[in-house]
Amino acid sequence: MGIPLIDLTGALQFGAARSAAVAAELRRACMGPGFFYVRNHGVPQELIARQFALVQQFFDLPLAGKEAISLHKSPSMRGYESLGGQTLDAGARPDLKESFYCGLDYAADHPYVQRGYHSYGRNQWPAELPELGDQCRTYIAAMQQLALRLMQLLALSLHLPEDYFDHTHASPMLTLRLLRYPPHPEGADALTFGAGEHTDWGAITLLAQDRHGGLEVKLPSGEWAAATPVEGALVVNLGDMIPRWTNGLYRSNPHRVRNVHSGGAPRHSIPFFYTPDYEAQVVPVPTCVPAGEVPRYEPCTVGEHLQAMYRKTYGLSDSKQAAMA
Ligand SMILES: O=C(O)CCC(=O)C(=O)O
Ligand SMILES: [Fe+2]
Repeated sequence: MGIPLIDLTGALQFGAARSAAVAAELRRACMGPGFFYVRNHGVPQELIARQFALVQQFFDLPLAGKEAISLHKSPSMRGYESLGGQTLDAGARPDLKESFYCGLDYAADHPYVQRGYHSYGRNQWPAELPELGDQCRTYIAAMQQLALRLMQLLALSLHLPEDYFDHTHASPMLTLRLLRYPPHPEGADALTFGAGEHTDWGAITLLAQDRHGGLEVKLPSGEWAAATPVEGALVVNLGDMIPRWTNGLYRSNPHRVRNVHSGGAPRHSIPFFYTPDYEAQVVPVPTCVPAGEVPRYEPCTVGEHLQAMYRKTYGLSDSKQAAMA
């Protein structure tokens, strides 16, 4: 099985006619690779194209302009991370990518900011590219809508009410990441990656990638499959919260990036990480725990799960700078 392509036509609205059929396709994809493409997903192509144009302009800014809004100046994981700033696979070399993080703006008096929850706070925007803020806000709103709809279809696919997860969206942690990968160095060793092997930690990732490709997905068989770009489609993958919710039925599969197909050009990609409300409970859903069996995972909150991941992969407390995979 490769990476399936799911057409969301007729399934984008609550209660829509094709939802059950799409949910059945989702179930197969989530029990298999945990990765799939979606098309006719409702996010306008022009919005995605405009986002890519600004991503390019952002990374083309002089380094000093980007460093002025460094991630390290942000208490809430927002801003620029330079080349080699993250090592997603601890057994490999630092990742060959530059990135920029932004998300929902949470005001200083929001309870989650006051409680110091990781990544809740305000964005930093580059002075040289004033239109980036508005564009990212519009893009995030469109991706948020799609992520919420996919959570509803996921609920259906688990034979749960369509609105089962809706209450976990109250103050979500939405992270948009802009990425530029330089060309893979010639003669690089086997420990060199644009992004080392990792799983994502949230619930759902919606990835827009340029035409070059380079994303590789580890299939349940252990083989690596190229997530070749599909015109008009987004790549969707499940984060580690979903196996917790589904008692291990649905996968969050490892993936990595090597920019080896671009003919020497940089590669750009835009992952949107949907993570529910920090205080929401992640409890294995009833339809995934056979009667009389003990769930594989202890109930936890979204925040507790994230803190455990930060500790496991960085040896850091969640209040320190740690990158969101
Ligand atoms: O750039 C890509 O295609 C994937 C990036 C990724 O996996 C991540 O940022 O978590
Ligand atoms: Fe990822």
